[in-house]
Amino acid sequence: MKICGIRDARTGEAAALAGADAIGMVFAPGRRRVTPEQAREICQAIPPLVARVGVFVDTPAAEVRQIAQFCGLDLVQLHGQESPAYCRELGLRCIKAIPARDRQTLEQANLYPVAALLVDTYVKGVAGGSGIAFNWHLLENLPLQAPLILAGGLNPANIGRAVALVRPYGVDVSSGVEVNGEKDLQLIKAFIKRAREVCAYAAG
Ligand SMILES: O=C(O)c1ccccc1N[C@@H]1O[C@H](COP(=O)(O)O)[C@@H](O)[C@H]1O
Repeated sequence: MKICGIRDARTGEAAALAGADAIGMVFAPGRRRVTPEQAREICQAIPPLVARVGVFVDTPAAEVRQIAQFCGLDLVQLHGQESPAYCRELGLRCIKAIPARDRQTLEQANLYPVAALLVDTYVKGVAGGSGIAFNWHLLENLPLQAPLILAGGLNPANIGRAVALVRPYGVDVSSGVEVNGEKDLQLIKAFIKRAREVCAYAAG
């Protein structure tokens, strides 16, 4: 599971030690944005087996590559109108975010040559981090060719139902582990604990 929108090294390290598989840092404009220097500090504080993920929205490829190298990112998560060709030519491991707008949008996700597809809530004019969940039934019987990461309005209270219904490869959370706009370690721990419980149950 991935905890996104980390803005300082201490919180990144604490989330990783609490059991997060991946830590996300947002480079797109907005209240969670970090500078490359801040992200590099976070990346250096995270234990070696935890993935460092940079979140971008329609950023020129050369800039993404430069930031990824400077910070030591393992993956980039793309939340804009990036095309399959952009992902192919980037030369980095990509997670492409797909808005859960309708079935046709979701089916076209298979055109992307990526490490994983992340399905997030569609909110007009908002690239991500909305804190709003979508109707998970939209994903029923969806033949995706890359591992599915479920995102959008997840929190400790709904993660159990979400995982039980969708059975994703992974889950991603930002707003749902915040209090007053700041990451809250107790909520992060509660989210990870609940997600692990339901995954263990689902695995039989
Ligand atoms: O978190 C952000 O501020 C953000 C900004 C721009 C693009 C993506 C962003 N975050 C990603 O959005 C989803 C859903 O987040 P939430 O849990 O609903 O708040 C998640 O994948 C974040 O990584």
